[in-house]
Amino acid sequence: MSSSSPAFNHKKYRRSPVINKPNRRWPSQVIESAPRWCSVDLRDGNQALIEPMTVAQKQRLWKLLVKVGFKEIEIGFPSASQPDYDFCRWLIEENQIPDDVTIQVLVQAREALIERTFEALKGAKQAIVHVYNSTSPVQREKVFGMEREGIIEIARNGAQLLADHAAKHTGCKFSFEYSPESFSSTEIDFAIEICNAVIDVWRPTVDNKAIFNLPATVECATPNVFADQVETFCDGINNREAIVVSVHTHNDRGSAVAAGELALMAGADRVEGTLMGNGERTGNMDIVTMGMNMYSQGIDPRLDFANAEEIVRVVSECTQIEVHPRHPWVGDLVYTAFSGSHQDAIRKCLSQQTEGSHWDVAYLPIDPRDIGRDYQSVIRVNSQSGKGGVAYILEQEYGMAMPRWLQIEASRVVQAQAEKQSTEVSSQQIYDIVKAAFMDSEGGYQLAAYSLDRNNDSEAITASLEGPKGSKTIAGQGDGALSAFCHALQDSLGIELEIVHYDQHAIGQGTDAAAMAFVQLKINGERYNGISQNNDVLSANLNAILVCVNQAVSAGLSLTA
Ligand SMILES: CC(=O)SCCNC(=O)CCNC(=O)[C@H](O)C(C)(C)COP(=O)(O)OP(=O)(O)OC[C@H]1O[C@@H](n2cnc3c(N)ncnc32)[C@H](O)[C@@H]1OP(=O)(O)O
Ligand SMILES: CC(C)C(=O)C(=O)O
Ligand SMILES: [Mg+2]
Repeated sequence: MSSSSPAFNHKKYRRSPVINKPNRRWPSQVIESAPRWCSVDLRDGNQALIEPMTVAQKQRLWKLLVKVGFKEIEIGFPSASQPDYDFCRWLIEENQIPDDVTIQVLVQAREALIERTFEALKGAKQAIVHVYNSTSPVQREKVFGMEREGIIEIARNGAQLLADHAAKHTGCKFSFEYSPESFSSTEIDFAIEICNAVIDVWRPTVDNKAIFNLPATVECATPNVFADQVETFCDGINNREAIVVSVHTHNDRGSAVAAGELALMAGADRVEGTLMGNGERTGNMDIVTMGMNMYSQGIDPRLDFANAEEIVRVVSECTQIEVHPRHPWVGDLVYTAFSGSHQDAIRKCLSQQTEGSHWDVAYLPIDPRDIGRDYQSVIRVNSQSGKGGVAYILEQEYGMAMPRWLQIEASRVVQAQAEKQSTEVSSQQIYDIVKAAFMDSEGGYQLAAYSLDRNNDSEAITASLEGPKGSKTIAGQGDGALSAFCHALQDSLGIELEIVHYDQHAIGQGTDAAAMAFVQLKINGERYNGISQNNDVLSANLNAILVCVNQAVSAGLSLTA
């Protein structure tokens, strides 16, 4: 159905051209290893900020990029602004560039800018100088007002200027990079033609390669179209073995990572992007996402994202852009399940996951601990949650391993509270709710002391209780201590009482060990649940029975005494 709003009119747009490529090979390729990464956080990321980074912020982000393990880092556009120039000088003069890291700088194909760029690089040991000009029809016709030949001339001229300046600045090992900006919107034959013209100027060799960077400056098609373009480029470019094919995707349609991945399958060697995808408009390709995608498939990304919290903090403080809580791999909520069936599956899988085996946990594509997360935040409870979530939290945080029959009851009371408050229920709240429902006995009968006497095949118990009307001694016999206690209660209080379920487990070890007991009783036909913790196992069980009796009294049961 068409929109009724005249402004919202899809007929204003047309489909981006596609390449007719029936013999495409990339769909059957598999990514086997990490590409050469280049971070453009300090350049493309920076040029997209409301307030571009100060030198101090760039210094902080630079240190993070080096720590994460980037070996190629585009540090800015030194001819464009004084902070970018000063930052470049700081890196070189303060000896901040590790020997295995190469800085990269961007410049337009304009003489004055190129001259200033080489000035900024004085004293560097190695550097990539990246020159670009735009090549798409709209750029040629409307921005530059030139035919194809004129645009090629800008590229050739820029390439020549780089070669000339590099020859004058001895002492630095320069590499060159050329980007036909707006590549993905450029006719593929023209993109190849202009890059071949640049190759003719630089004459790269296998030992001295040049980088040809193919940008989806504005993402305008599905990622398979970009992959077709990259594969066609790789097949058509001259001297392929002497060039590094790099890709630089943007996220206008939300597919920058997918386009980058398909481009690798299509033959690209190198990927430019930013941490968490900061960059123009909807951002550059997110290297954290692509790297973690590889990691989760058992491929070494050759970048270290173990300290995700630090990466998120430094990037968001330097860019002044928050990271979305659902950001792939590193968002605050991406390892958290609120919904019941997810919690149930995660809890079951985690309990079967053994050290050293391949990760195999439903709903958790990686082990959150790999990137510095803990299991505590994996399961959180609100009104969408189920028994698995409540059980997980009580077990993880309070050592209370509830039997299945009680999980259902506990979940019911927690869910009721979650619905009432319409917010998340914290771990402490869950414990308090469960305690109030199944552990508290205030105002009711309390166990003061007991003694047992075993003769032949039966057990006799004498117990003194503190009750609302003072102390009381009860006595009874049974097959075991619990049934003896139940008989004693039945006789002295005049009620029908039957144990439906009981379980217990130890908490802690050695002399500090305590017992946790869980009991379900049927009292005069109604079921009640009690939990109790005590250093003495039998006391824990007897108290849990008394919790049930006290609940029945609170619910209106009348006793004979
Ligand atoms: C897709 C990308 O991310 S590309 C990188 C974009 N990044 C930036 O632009 C950030 C830094 N840039 C800047 O600060 C400024 O653009 C500067 C300082 C570099 C240059 O500023 P100005 O000289 O004022 O020029 P401006 O950027 O407006 O350039 C426009 C002129 O350069 C030409 N031009 C633009 N890009 C290029 C290029 N890559 N190569 C050659 N000429 C170019 C335009 O055709 C235009 O020419 P005209 O003046 O004859 O019409
Ligand atoms: C300068 C180029 C590589 C760029 O950032 C783009 O086209 O997006
Ligand atoms: Mg870009």
